Amino acid sequence: MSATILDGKATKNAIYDELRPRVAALAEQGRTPGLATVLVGDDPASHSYVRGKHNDCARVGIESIRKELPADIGQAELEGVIDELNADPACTGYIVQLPIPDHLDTGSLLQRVDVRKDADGLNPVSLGRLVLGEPAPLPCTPRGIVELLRRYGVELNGAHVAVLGRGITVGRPLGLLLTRRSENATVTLCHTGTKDVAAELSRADVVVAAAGKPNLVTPDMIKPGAAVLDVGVTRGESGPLGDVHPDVAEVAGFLSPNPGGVGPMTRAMLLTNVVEAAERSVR
Ligand SMILES: Nc1nc2c(c(=O)[nH]1)N[C@@H](CN(C=O)c1ccc(C(=O)N[C@@H](CCC(=O)O)C(=O)O)cc1)CN2
Repeated sequence: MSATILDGKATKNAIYDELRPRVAALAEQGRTPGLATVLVGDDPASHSYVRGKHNDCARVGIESIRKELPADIGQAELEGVIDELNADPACTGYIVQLPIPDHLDTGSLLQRVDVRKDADGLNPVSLGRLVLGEPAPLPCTPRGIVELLRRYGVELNGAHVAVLGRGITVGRPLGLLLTRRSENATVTLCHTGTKDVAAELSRADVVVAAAGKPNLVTPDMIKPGAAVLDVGVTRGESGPLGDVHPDVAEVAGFLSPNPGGVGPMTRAMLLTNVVEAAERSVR
């Protein structure tokens, strides 16, 4: 068997074709959406992700605002930047690019983001709404995973999904999304305390690997025909490596590669969240 590729890049392009007229309609009413990013420090991967987000904004007609700040910025000064964006009418949605340096308090910064401008769905109020099943912006990577599977017709209703990793940007909110009535999946969230990860993966119809451990998922762990999404990335001397061994493509029915799978979908869902927030906003 050779897996069908879940092509995140092509899907992102299709989503941008759908967003462009919606942005143009908002612009005609003088309500052009504006995405801001807050980037702290010099991490090359974070810089590359943020660059990609702004390039994408230009492609669909969303205005962009960049805040690039030194790694040694203090908490109070950074909170000042957040307050500025909360008050800026040109910024209709924004994100704090994660991770930020250890001396800063991520939780209190995310809490400070005006929930109406929370483009990442990571403000505790947005996450609480997700838990309660109320409308809210959804975290971009989990939303991108669900959207990618939906567009390729991968069945989630009644499926057993194994998620590797319980981080706040992927694993934990993904479990919440997949167990909504609209998705109706049964989720096993695996983490460092999971006794037999291979056993959990081998009975899953869908595997999402977001552990950040190169080649952790091997073909022997995968049920033939399962959908496998490679989300984790580790940057070594030989370049970036995903969590999924390349030979998994011989066993899986569907494979979301890394790069080219969930990463572009994360960007597409960020812009979707920004457009939706602008559409909801009252002039
Ligand atoms: N505030 C947030 N921070 C982070 C998030 C997030 O959703 N919100 N997720 C990740 C990083 N991320 C988005 O910010 C992200 C990761 C990867 C990609 C992407 O397009 N990757 C490409 C490869 C590009 C490259 O290697 O440079 C791919 O997979 O094809 C986009 C966004 C952590 N931080």
